[in-house]
Amino acid sequence: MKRIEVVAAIICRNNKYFACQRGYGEFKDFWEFPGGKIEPGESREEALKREIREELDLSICLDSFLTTVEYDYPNFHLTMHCFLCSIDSQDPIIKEHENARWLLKEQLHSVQWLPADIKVVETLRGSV
Ligand SMILES: Nc1nc2c([nH]c(=O)n2[C@H]2C[C@H](O)[C@@H](COP(=O)(O)OP(=O)(O)OP(=O)(O)O)O2)c(=O)[nH]1
Repeated sequence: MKRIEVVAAIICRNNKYFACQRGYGEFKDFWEFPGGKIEPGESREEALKREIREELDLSICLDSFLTTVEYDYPNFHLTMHCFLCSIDSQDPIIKEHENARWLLKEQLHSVQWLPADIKVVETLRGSV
């Protein structure tokens, strides 16, 4: 099976987490953490900073590693490394998604996450 390796940013500010809604492709309308595929030669950190710059016109600070999710989609195996990230007072500008929201921990279940993200959301909800 095809494998893809992705990095995702769990951006937290004022106790809220930044969730994005995909605007195209096979997962259109599902919610995800911003990020994307690691390109050849990139470190995880470089890939994540690049993706967030491209998707949200934002500079992030990677604060800590949260978890790596392994998930089998019908057409590929996903490995997704998730990092807790912070930003300064800048606001994200949505360049590639159709919608985005800041969600409190207890609101994380209010959107329809991509299947691979359910475990990440559970991890977040269980964390202090
Ligand atoms: N960025 C991101 N991708 C996720 C999450 N959960 C999840 O299953 N994925 C999957 C969806 C995509 O198949 C893949 C991310 O790749 P990507 O963001 O480059 O998406 P894409 O294939 O639409 O991009 P592209 O090749 O068209 O540029 O990982 C998540 O929380 N964030």
